[in-house]
Amino acid sequence: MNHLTQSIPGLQYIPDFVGQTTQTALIEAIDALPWLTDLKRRVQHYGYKYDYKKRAIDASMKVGDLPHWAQKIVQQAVDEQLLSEYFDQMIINEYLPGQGIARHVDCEPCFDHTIMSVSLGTACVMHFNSLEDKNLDVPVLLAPGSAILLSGDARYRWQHSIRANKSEMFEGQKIVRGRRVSLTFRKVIIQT
Ligand SMILES: O=C(O)CCC(=O)C(=O)O
Ligand SMILES: [Fe+2]
Repeated sequence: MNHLTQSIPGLQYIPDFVGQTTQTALIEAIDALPWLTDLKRRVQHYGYKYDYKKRAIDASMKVGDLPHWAQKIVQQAVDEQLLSEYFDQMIINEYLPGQGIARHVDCEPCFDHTIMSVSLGTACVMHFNSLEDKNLDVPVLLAPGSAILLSGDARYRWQHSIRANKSEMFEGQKIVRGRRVSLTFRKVIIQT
């Protein structure tokens, strides 16, 4: 299944990108790996370490290949023609109820033109705000097992964020936050 979100060019939402059994296995594999605790939410970095303050990546930040299971997800996305190239960087984010991510555009000089994020665990709402008109707010429900792809305007001309809430409304329905783990895949642009 392949759903294009019409309101923002370059935003693509794919429900059921990974099935329930795979999601459970992925979360187990992820929890067996070390979490970094330098942000408010826990993260893991693979492929290249990313410096949130410097917003830059160079060759010295290479930290090995993506785990085998992550390479399989990239391969699936390439096979399903969602991606046209192999991604070499992944950041895992853990959001507990009340945790979120501030409005941002992913670093333009660090990462190539498409970003893919896979949601595991429980649902949350991602908000998109146009850089031209920040009052323009498009909420997108990210269901567990879904993937979202940002390219074009969705990547460069809209900010995205997740509110630091314990519950939120989406289309008149109350979404209660549980634990969400997301896998964000990117292709690194090496700065020299
Ligand atoms: O949790 C997500 O799905 C998105 C994470 C994100 O926007 C980022 O790491 O830049
Ligand atoms: Fe982002």
